[in-house]
Amino acid sequence: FLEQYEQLRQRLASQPNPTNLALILARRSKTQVLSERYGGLDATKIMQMLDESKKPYLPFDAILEFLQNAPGKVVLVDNTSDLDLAKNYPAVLSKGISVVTPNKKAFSDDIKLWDSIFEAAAKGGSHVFHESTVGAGLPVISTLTELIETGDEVVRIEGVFSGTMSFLFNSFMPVGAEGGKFSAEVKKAKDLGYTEPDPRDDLNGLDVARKLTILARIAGLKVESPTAFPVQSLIPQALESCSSGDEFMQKLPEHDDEMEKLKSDAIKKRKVLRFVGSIDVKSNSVKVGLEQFDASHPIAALKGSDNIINFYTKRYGANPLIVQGAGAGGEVTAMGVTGDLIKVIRLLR
Ligand SMILES: NC(=O)C1=CN([C@@H]2O[C@H](COP(=O)(O)OP(=O)(O)OC[C@H]3O[C@@H](n4cnc5c(N)ncnc54)[C@H](OP(=O)(O)O)[C@@H]3O)[C@@H](O)[C@H]2O)C=CC1
Ligand SMILES: N[C@@H](CC=O)C(=O)O
Ligand code: NA
Repeated sequence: FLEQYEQLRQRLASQPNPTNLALILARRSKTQVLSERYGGLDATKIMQMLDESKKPYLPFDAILEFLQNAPGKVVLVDNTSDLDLAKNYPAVLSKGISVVTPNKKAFSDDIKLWDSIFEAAAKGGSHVFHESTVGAGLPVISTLTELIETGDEVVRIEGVFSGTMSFLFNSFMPVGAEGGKFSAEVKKAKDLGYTEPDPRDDLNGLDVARKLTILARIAGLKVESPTAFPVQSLIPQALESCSSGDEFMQKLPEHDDEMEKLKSDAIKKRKVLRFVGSIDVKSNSVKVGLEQFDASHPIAALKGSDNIINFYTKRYGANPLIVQGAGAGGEVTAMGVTGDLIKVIRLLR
């Protein structure tokens, strides 16, 4: 994101009618750097500055005050998956500070948080964009919003919503090839930056459940929380009590035979396994889990970390509007965040 931010800053500064972006705060989980007198920090040196920072870590209230006192229009970019930070969005937005984020927690937790976020934005005259919360940089949220705002009726949304799950099953059970061990593929997905900070959040189905909660809410369904509908977990029962993601990753290879069993059951029926989700607007039902597909099905043919999202609507009829492509990874996620930042800047200009 920092790379894309710096390119954007330079591009906006060199336009005939320039906009000046200044990075005034950068924060990790234990260190932060604040720009003295709001002059702007050098984005290319931020990671080093954060590593070297010895200043005390400020509580969020102090950060909010710092942002509120900034001379220009302020945007908070939250690139964490921290629910506690997300719970501060209503306070941030009500102060007129806009929010751009790939953090699913805010929009998929208790529906009261969702309501208070959008009420606060309306009250504060601020903006909130979260394209990367579903399908990373793929235009999923913007497409759904536009379908609805132009008067289409969404009937059903279905597909593969997780880059991690897509990668895992495309490589554990590829069409016409052997495939690797499940635990080894989980490790690869983590190393490639596809998983959540804790890969259990992907394997327990909750990451997909969060994405479907967000889409269902945009489509007008009152989904109370991401655990309010059936979600299949792939966490082996014996590992449910692991105290950390590291312990879980260490012990996962001991349970490869459980996934091998599901694989051989599907092979016997000449099918492949894929982890999918669906929202049926009419019947108000959402579900997430493993399903078996024929090798010729478009979902079986996905590659790498690709997501596929099929929007069935009244306007598009029997042939859905389809969004497909890489649904995880640092660069494509940052693209969604930077794209949202550009949208906010246009609205604030
Ligand atoms: N990776 C992907 O493909 C995609 C990710 N996303 C979302 O993007 C977000 C980030 O994911 P990803 O980059 O992979 O995760 P990482 O674990 O790589 O990065 C998370 C960062 O958040 C920082 N952090 C955690 N808590 C706080 C806090 N309270 N205040 C400030 N910083 C904090 C961590 O700092 P430190 O290192 O110091 O602990 C870390 O640098 C998540 O919400 C994820 O769901 C969305 C779409 C795709
Ligand atoms: N862990 C997620 C990241 C993007 O939302 C995924 O694998 O899809
Ligand atoms: Na997206």
